[in-house]
Amino acid sequence: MIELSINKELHAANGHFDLQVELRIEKGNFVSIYGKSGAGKTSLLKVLAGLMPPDSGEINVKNQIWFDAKKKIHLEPQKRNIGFVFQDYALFPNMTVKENLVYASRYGNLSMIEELIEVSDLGELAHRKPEFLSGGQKQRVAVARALAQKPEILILDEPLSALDQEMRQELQDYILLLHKKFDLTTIMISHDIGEIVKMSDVLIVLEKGRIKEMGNPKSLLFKSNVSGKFQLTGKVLNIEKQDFLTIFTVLTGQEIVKVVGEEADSARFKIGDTVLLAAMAFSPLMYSRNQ
Ligand SMILES: Nc1ncnc2c1ncn2[C@@H]1O[C@H](COP(=O)(O)OP(=O)(O)OP(=O)(O)O)[C@@H](O)[C@H]1O
Repeated sequence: MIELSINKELHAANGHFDLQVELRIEKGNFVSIYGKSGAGKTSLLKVLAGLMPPDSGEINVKNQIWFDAKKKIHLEPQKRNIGFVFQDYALFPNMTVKENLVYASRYGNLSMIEELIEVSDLGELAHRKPEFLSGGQKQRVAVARALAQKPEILILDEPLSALDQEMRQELQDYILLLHKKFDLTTIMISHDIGEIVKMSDVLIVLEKGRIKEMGNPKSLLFKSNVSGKFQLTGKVLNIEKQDFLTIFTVLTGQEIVKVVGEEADSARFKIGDTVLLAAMAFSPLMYSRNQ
């Protein structure tokens, strides 16, 4: 269990504001953090990881004090048992995949490295250097590397945002697999509502440094007004003009949907574009697959 109650003054371009957060995260939960750019999401992860000391407050993890401003306790990041993955991979370019993992484990835990290589399906890539990997493969290595020291907490700062939709889905499944297999408590920043609903047990909505909402992702996203809309990302596969309408065929995840637009919309999009489908209300019809 993570218990955090902190205050940290942040310096934004247009003035100062406080990151003022109080939260409890149960062991084993998958938590997503959602919020506008500059809301303080990365800062919150850095505070938990020990990379940004708060001005006041306390952080307790499994009844161990990680931070206590009054008692002047600040556990070093290396002692916090956290694995990190950031958006920009940050693999060591001069080392192979396996060497990256071994180095991260501080030359210990070699059986864990073998297990990670197997679970992550990195066997064939183990002796390649990062420059010979695709974006998705690099990010798989980055997640495996974060786990090389057997952390109990995994922190992911928008790990999938640079990937295309198909790779993104694959990596989501991979992260979920590792989350369960290694009994992790995972905290991930994401801007993708579909991803949040698919992956998380708990959603935290951060606004100007404060928790606006925290709870079940589906209830928060679909009953309240987090984004004001239901949103899906997809890729345009086909554009067809019919009378005064344009019919777009869009791939969203594994599904193909048809979207009706106006005649003029045909000029605004082209095949291959990544698009956001949004609706002010979400009330789908549901059918059994057997009917
Ligand atoms: N060490 C620091 N001390 C004070 N302020 C900081 C520090 N690091 C970042 N900030 C400021 O804190 C604010 C929040 O930044 P943060 O990166 O946490 O936001 P974010 O919600 O993760 O945004 P994004 O989605 O764009 O990554 C920014 O205005 C930033 O300039």
